[in-house]
Amino acid sequence: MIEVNTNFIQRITIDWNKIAEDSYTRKIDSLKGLTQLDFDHAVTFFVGENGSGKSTLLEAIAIKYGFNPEGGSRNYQFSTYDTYSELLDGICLARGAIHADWGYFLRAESFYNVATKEMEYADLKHPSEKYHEKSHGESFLALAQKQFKPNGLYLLDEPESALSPQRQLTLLAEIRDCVKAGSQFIIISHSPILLGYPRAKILVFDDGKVHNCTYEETESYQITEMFINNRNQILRNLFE
Ligand SMILES: Nc1ncnc2c1ncn2[C@@H]1O[C@H](COP(=O)(O)OP(=O)(O)OP(=O)(O)O)[C@@H](O)[C@H]1O
Repeated sequence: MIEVNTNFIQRITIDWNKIAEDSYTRKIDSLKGLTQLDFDHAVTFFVGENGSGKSTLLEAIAIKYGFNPEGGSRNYQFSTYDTYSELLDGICLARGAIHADWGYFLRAESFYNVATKEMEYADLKHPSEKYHEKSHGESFLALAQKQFKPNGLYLLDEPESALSPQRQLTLLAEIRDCVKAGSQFIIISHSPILLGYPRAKILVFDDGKVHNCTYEETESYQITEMFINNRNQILRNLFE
């Protein structure tokens, strides 16, 4: 059976001729040969070593789609740091026929600023969730539970960073409910729990290219499994 792609973002293309010769993005091994990526699953993960270019690409996709560079919904427009994505000049999004009803760009690194803005944007009709009065993990999950809605586009950069393993499982269930209601997710993650989402596409930004892999082939899975099964030996080798 051929499944119809109902994603809001179905493909990205990058025209490197439009990107400055001295752009740092040209030095990122995984990205410099990248001209096209297809988003044909409801959930796509970006995985790979630190500094391999995942956030650079996700940020460019987010800004091109109309999100604020530091995160939030498309209604958030603020800047605490002059961020400019150098990929933006060359990136093109192929959108689906149906537009997303809602969306959210969640970045672990600038969540504090978004939580501050959320208080400023609050009014009588939209009271603040007061994320600053919750713990980091509580506020992250509360935000997901409030912002994940049907037919939405969600771009998440390391959502696991504040979450306990138990709450990561809860997040998996939230993602599942939202996907069943027509939403699309693109998620950067190092979490062997989140990466276990069934039937997700996993794109690895290692070995000088962006390529597919299975859950069991991810480093997050392999290193976690190896560590749990051989903890004493690994620690001995590490410390000696
Ligand atoms: N504004 C910038 N100017 C120059 N270099 C940058 C800039 N932003 C990122 N880089 C570099 O680009 C490379 C990719 O960074 P990026 O943040 O995309 O990596 P990542 O895969 O998301 O890493 P992590 O898993 O640590 O979050 C890194 O080497 C980084 O130092």
